[in-house]
Amino acid sequence: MKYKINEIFQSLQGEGHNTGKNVVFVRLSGCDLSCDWCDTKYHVNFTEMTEKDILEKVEKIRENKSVIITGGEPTIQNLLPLLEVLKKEGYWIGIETNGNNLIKAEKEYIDYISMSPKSKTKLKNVDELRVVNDNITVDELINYENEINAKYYFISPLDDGEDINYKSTIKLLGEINEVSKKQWRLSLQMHKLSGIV
Ligand SMILES: Nc1nc2[nH]cc(C(=O)O)c2c(=O)[nH]1
Ligand code: SF4
Ligand SMILES: [Mg+2]
Repeated sequence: MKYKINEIFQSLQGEGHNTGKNVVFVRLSGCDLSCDWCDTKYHVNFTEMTEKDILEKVEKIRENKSVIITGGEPTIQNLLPLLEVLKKEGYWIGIETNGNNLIKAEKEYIDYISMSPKSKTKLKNVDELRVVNDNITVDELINYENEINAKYYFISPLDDGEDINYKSTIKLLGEINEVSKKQWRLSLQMHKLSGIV
């Protein structure tokens, strides 16, 4: 299988429940959405790599056996061959997705699903729901929590390239936790704040 790969790098997970986890990020190119504020515009650039090429590169730079597959939107490519080779080598596998596509046979290989929805999603069962505060309302958050089953619920400020809406985000967090049955938490992009990749 040939994958469109934007970059592969070792770092610490910057966001969500696994913040600080030492992983290799495999960033796949391309997305089925085009959000105005997308911070991965460069996902249009890619080199073609097979699952074996990817494993080889990951093996060279890894500090442990954990990877996070991100994008772009990774689920628009057929992930099964890549997941199979990584799992065969004993990797913990996380994925970052917008939830537009179902994760079916892939689920057997994936240890952690983090979903950042941009609208209604097909995916309904995830480990972590991470909603970016693109002027969203308490009602929209309630809709998400009613529709999506997750272990952890996060809100993230929106970084539009110029500003990061911290203040309206913590206000929203306070408001949702007044009415929600879930415990919503704040997720910051700690890789940007701490100056790592
Ligand atoms: N350190 C670090 N953590 C991340 N978590 C999600 C990322 C992404 O771009 O998907 C990302 C990223 O680009 N860097
Ligand atoms: S879903 Fe994510 S990768 Fe795709 S355009 Fe939106 S922000 Fe960018
Ligand atoms: Mg990023």
